Amino acid sequence: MSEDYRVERDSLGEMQVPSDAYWGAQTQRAIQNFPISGITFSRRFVRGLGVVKKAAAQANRDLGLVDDDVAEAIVEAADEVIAGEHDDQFPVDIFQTGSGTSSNMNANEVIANRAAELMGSEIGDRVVHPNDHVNYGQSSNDVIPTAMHVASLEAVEKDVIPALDTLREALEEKEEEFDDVVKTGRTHLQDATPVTLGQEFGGYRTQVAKGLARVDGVRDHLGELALGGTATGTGLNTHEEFPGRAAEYITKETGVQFREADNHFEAQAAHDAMSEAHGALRTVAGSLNKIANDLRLLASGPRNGLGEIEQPENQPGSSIMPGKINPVVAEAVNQVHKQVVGNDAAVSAGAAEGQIDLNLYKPVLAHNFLESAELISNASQVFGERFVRKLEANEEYCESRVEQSMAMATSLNVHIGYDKASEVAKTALKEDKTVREVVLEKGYLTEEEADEVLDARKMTERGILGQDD
Ligand SMILES: O=C(O)C[C@H](O)C(=O)O
Repeated sequence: MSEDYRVERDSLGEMQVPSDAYWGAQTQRAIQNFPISGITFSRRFVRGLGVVKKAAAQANRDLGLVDDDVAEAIVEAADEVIAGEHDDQFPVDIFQTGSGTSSNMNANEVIANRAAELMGSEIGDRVVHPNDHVNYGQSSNDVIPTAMHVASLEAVEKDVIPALDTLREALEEKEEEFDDVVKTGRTHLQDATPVTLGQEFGGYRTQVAKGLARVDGVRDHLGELALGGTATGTGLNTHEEFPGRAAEYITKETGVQFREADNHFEAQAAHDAMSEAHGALRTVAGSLNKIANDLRLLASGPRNGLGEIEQPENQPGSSIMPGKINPVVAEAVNQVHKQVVGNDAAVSAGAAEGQIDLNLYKPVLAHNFLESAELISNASQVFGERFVRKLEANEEYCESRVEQSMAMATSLNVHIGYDKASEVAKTALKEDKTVREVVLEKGYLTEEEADEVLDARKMTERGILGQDD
C-alpha cells in the first residue's frame, strides 16, 4: 500500500492519498464521505473553478498579497485546470457539503500541488499552500457561487446560444423552402382552415428565436459574481479591491462580461439567478418538445398517418419490423425536455432553500443547470442538423388533402352566412364530396366566385376572399 499511496495532512490529521494524485487530504476525505451518486462535476464547472482560482491569484499578486513566484505558479497550474488537463483530479461527488467546500478544497489542493511541482518542489510539501495561497482571501461560500455563475454563463453563451441558432437557421431554411406548400391547418387535432407548411415552420422558427432572446436575457444576473464576500458576504480577510480586480480578470479569461455582485449577502445566501436562468432553459426545452412533437405528428405514417412531411432515414427504426423508420432524433429531443423539467424542479427547489447567510444547495444547483445547458445545446444541434434540415414536404399529398377539408367552407361565411356554409360542410362530409362541389351543386356560388373564394392558397393569408379591394 505504501508504494501506491503518499501521506497528506489537513487539520484533522494524516490521510493516505494515491501517490499519483494531485489532490490532498481534504479531497480524499470527501471521496470517502460522499460515495453517493458517482456523478462528478462536468468539464464546464471544473473549468469555472480554474478560472476563479487563476483570477484570484492574479488579483492577490497585483495587490501584493501573494508572492509573485507563488502566484505565477498558481496561475500556470490553474491554466492547466482551465484547459482540462486535470479533469481526472476532480473525483468528488456532486452530493456533498451544500456549500461545495469539498470541491473548493479539491481545486485548492490540486492547484497547490501542481503549482508546487511547477516550482520544482514535491507534491504535498506545501510550498504552495491550498488555503493560505490558492484560497487566499476567499471562502467556498463566495468561490463556489462564482464558479457556478462563470460556468453557467459560459455554457449559455458558448454552447446554448450557438446551438439554438443552428436550429433557428435550419427552421428558417425550411420556412422558405415550404412557403408554397399549402396544407390543412389543424386545431384541436381536427381539420382547420388552410395554412402553408412554411407558415408552420415560421412559427417554430419564431419560437426558437424568442427562446434565444429569453436565454440571452439571463446575462445580467448570471454576470454578477459573489467573489469577495468570503464567508458571510462581509468580505472579511480579503482586500477592498479584490472583487473588482478578480471580476476583470475573469471577464478577460472567459470573454464573457462579469462584474462584482450588487450585494454579496444576496449572492451567497440566495441563488435566484440560477433559478431564473434555468427557467429560461426550461422554457426553451418546452419549445423544442412542442416542435419535435409536431414534426413527429406531421411525419407520421408513412402510409397510415398524417404524412405531410417526410422524415430523414437516420437509422433503421425497428429490430423486428423491417423497413420501419422512426423519428428517433425528435424522440431524443422529447426526452431531453423531460430531463430538463426534472432538473428545473431540483434547481427551483434548491434555489428556494438556504438558511440565513448561506444557500446550501450549491453543488446540486450547478450540476443540474449545467446538465440542462449541455442537453439543450447538444439536442438543438442534432435536431437542427440531423432532423429539421433533412425534412422534405409531401407537397402533392398536402395539396390533395386540403381540397377535401370541411374547413374550406370557412371562407363561405362572409358570402352565404354561417348557417348555409355549415349545411355545405355537412353535406360534403356526408356525401363524400368537396366543399366546392357542394356549393356549386346548391347554386350558392358561380364557378368564377368559387374559384376566388375557395382558393386554398389565398385562404392562407389575412383577408376576405371574393371582396373587391
Ligand atoms: O468552506 C468555507 O469556506 C466555508 C464553509 O462553507 C462554512 O461556511 O462553514
